[in-house]
Amino acid sequence: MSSLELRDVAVSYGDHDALAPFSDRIAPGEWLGLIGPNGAGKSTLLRAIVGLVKRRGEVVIDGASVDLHSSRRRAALVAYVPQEPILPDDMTAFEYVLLGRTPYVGYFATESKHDRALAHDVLDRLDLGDFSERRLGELSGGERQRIAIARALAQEAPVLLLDEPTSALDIGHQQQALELVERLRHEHGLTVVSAMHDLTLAGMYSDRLVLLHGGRVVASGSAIDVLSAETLREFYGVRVTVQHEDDGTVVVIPRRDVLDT
Ligand SMILES: Nc1ncnc2c1ncn2[C@@H]1O[C@H](COP(=O)(O)OP(=O)(O)OP(=O)(O)O)[C@@H](O)[C@H]1O
Repeated sequence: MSSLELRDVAVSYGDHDALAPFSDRIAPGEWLGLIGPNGAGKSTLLRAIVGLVKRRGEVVIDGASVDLHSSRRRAALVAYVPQEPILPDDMTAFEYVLLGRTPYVGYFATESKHDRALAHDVLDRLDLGDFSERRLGELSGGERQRIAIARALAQEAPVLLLDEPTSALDIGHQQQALELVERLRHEHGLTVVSAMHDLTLAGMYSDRLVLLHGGRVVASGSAIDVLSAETLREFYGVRVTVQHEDDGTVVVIPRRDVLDT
């Protein structure tokens, strides 16, 4: 189990400040949900954590700055599913998921029996067993997205970053993928940070939500605190009804404009 601490993490693209200094401590086994309208800075924050954009500030895992680790060690600590994964068309699903084991394979060595069994297990758990020998270029968008999630889970890193992991998935596969992450969180104490546009799902799975707007945190707390009709109107410019279910689920329902006739 690993904690993830972000100390004044900030990103500028040229002279555009995409992310103002952001600090948080995500406890071992916690799930933090990032929400916010398009361009709010959610992907930028995830990319800064994984080291894909130049950032200021510090990313600390289990008390040690990630900058002190080799890229191989970082890959063993942090797995990341990008919003639009670029997958090699000619590779099979199994070969691609097996790449998630790279941080554990010695130089000049090949994947072990355990690595291969783990890759098969993750594929099965995401309902992808029948796809393992299929080429990635021949899969649908949702199947490819599930393969990208499978690769990240096969990486068995204690910190998992998910950028819109379910945007291309049907409702059944959305639930299946998020439930699998949730199960691994309980079984292995996975620490999760996800960016999600579906506010109901984000609230349902996250322990805590952070709402970004223009690269700044404008609200944070539980789903009940953050997902209010007033807050969503202010920062998304949207009219919604928010329902509170008996089991604690906060359901966000968009409302249609009523046109004068
Ligand atoms: N490589 C880049 N170069 C320049 N500007 C960028 C780059 N990537 C993102 N931006 C800008 O940074 C801001 C934050 O973008 P980011 O992708 O982090 O938003 P987001 O909240 O993930 O949005 P979305 O919900 O649309 O995915 C936006 O204004 C975007 O135009």
